[in-house]
Amino acid sequence: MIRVKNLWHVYENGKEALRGVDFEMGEEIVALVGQNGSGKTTLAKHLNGLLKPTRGEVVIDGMDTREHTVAELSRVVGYVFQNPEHMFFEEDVFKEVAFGPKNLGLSEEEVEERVRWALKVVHLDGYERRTPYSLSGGEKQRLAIACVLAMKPKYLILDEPTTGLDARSAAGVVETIRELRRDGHGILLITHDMDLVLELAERVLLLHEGRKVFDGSVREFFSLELHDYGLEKPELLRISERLGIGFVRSASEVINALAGGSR
Ligand SMILES: Nc1ncnc2c1ncn2[C@@H]1O[C@H](COP(=O)(O)OP(=O)(O)OP(=O)(O)O)[C@@H](O)[C@H]1O
Repeated sequence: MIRVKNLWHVYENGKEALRGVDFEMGEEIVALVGQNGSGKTTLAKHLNGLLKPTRGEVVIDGMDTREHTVAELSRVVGYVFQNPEHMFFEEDVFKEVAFGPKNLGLSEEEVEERVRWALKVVHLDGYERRTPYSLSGGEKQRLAIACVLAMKPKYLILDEPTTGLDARSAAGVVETIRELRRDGHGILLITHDMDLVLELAERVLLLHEGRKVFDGSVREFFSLELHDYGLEKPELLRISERLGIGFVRSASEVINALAGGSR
């Protein structure tokens, strides 16, 4: 479990980016949402120890982040940053994914096994000898996930994993996230994309000015006055409300509801 208790984070300039946040998550997909500057990145950086609490505590599977290094915590919580191309520095995809496991001191066979496995999970097997820079946006995003996965972390933080991707690439990333969830990972999805929240999340955590203002189901979340938090309801929900069929999570549910209604 990830347990965050009364977490405060005050930056050196005095900015109170987090103000008493309580939050827990396990093996589930939690969307972390809120307008720009609400504290999402600050909270996420606490989960693998990149930041340490000013006040309160963060405990990851029993490890207090103040007592563990980023390297130790990264084995449990993997962080896939936004714009992953800035992360790549090796000459080919294989070496890029091998970098983390090698640093764990694993044998060559085990490193190779992890690289092959991670590339397969994100459907990049066959890309081993390509240079990371030659990949498309969606492939780069999946490569970034593979690099983190190869460390076999229990939890993954994904920062805007589908932003800037075309529909097909985004669908590939969404499918990868679903597979990871089925394999027992907990996933924290930082996003401004309300369609993605509707499609993929199991729970939503909403931050506003450094405070948690909502933590609950996707359905309840979308019944909030989202404009107050600089967010918008997905088009699909607006359409379904107009049609009087209530809460749906996909276009096919709309079709099913309409087909059922006309019988
Ligand atoms: N290193 C820093 N020093 C001072 N203030 C910071 C620092 N990093 C972030 N902040 C401030 O802390 C607040 C929260 O920032 P944070 O990046 O966590 O928000 P966010 O919700 O991730 O925003 P976005 O959606 O724009 O990525 C903002 O007001 C930001 O300006």
